[in-house]
Amino acid sequence: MPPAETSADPHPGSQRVAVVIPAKEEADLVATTVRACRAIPRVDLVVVVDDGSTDGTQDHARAAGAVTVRHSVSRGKASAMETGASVVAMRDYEDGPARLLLFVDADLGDSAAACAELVPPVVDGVADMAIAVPPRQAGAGGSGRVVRAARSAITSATGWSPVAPLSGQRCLSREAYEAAAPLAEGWGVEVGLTIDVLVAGKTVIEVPCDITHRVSGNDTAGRLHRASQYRDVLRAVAGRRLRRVRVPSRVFESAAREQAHFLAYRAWPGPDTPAM
Ligand SMILES: O=c1ccn([C@@H]2O[C@H](COP(=O)(O)OP(=O)(O)O[C@H]3O[C@H](CO)[C@@H](O)[C@H](O)[C@H]3O)[C@@H](O)[C@H]2O)c(=O)[nH]1
Ligand SMILES: O=C(O)[C@H](O)COP(=O)(O)O
Repeated sequence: MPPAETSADPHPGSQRVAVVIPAKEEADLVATTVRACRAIPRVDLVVVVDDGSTDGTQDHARAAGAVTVRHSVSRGKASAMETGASVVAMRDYEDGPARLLLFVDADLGDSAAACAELVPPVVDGVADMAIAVPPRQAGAGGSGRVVRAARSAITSATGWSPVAPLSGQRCLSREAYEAAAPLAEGWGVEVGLTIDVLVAGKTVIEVPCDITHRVSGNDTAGRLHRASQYRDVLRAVAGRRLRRVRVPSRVFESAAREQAHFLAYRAWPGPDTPAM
């Protein structure tokens, strides 16, 4: 584990951002991704969590200037995100605001620079969590089944109908992150995060970002990958249904009616607000 940061904030009052990159077998792209993230305004810390890779991902990330930690065996994307968020908390300044968390996948390469667009909405208080909507990716082999299942689960629990419900590139405040911790497991993490943050009364927004990432095709590996995504999304949703983690539909009715793509969405003021 890297040593804790000194507690004195050298630039008091400025909101800083930590990038967290979960990475499994990403030796080819992780260094480029790290360099692109380091150039994002307000970023002063990039943490790569090597999730049990065997290809030297951690070494490439460290050589590119990231703080790195490693799971000795893979624990899945959500667990890598949690590890990264803990490392950031240990390095936040005692006398300053907690850093915003910017989660970025390791396979974005240079295009990770476009995730800079996710920071201003959170810094300016427009949203507690900003989510990237990528352009259509060439070669993607899915039929939209996982995306539709994820979207409809979010809509049913919160009224919101996101364009890119599985998108992993997200900037959020520490408070919004805590509202969703512990995160839903594996590939259910994005759906769980979106539902939990909205149920906590927070605001989300989608932002178009010109990013590219490796897509899974229509071969066996791609189909198996999508089957795992589907399974994890259903698990995240089932867990929340069991615990009744949702916004009552009569309460989100008007927010849902007035929503529009790329505008901020808040389902309700939160469960502790009187008269809810
Ligand atoms: O066990 C794992 C598997 C993946 N990763 C990392 O997680 C990120 C996303 O994985 P990837 O294989 O690129 O997934 P995609 O199929 O491209 O995932 C899409 O859908 C996922 C949800 O199902 C989101 O998390 C992604 O952001 C979104 O790009 C990458 O940095 C991986 O290295 C891990 O850390 N551990
Ligand atoms: O990562 C993704 O976006 C999914 O693999 C998409 O799968 P789908 O096309 O079946 O929704």
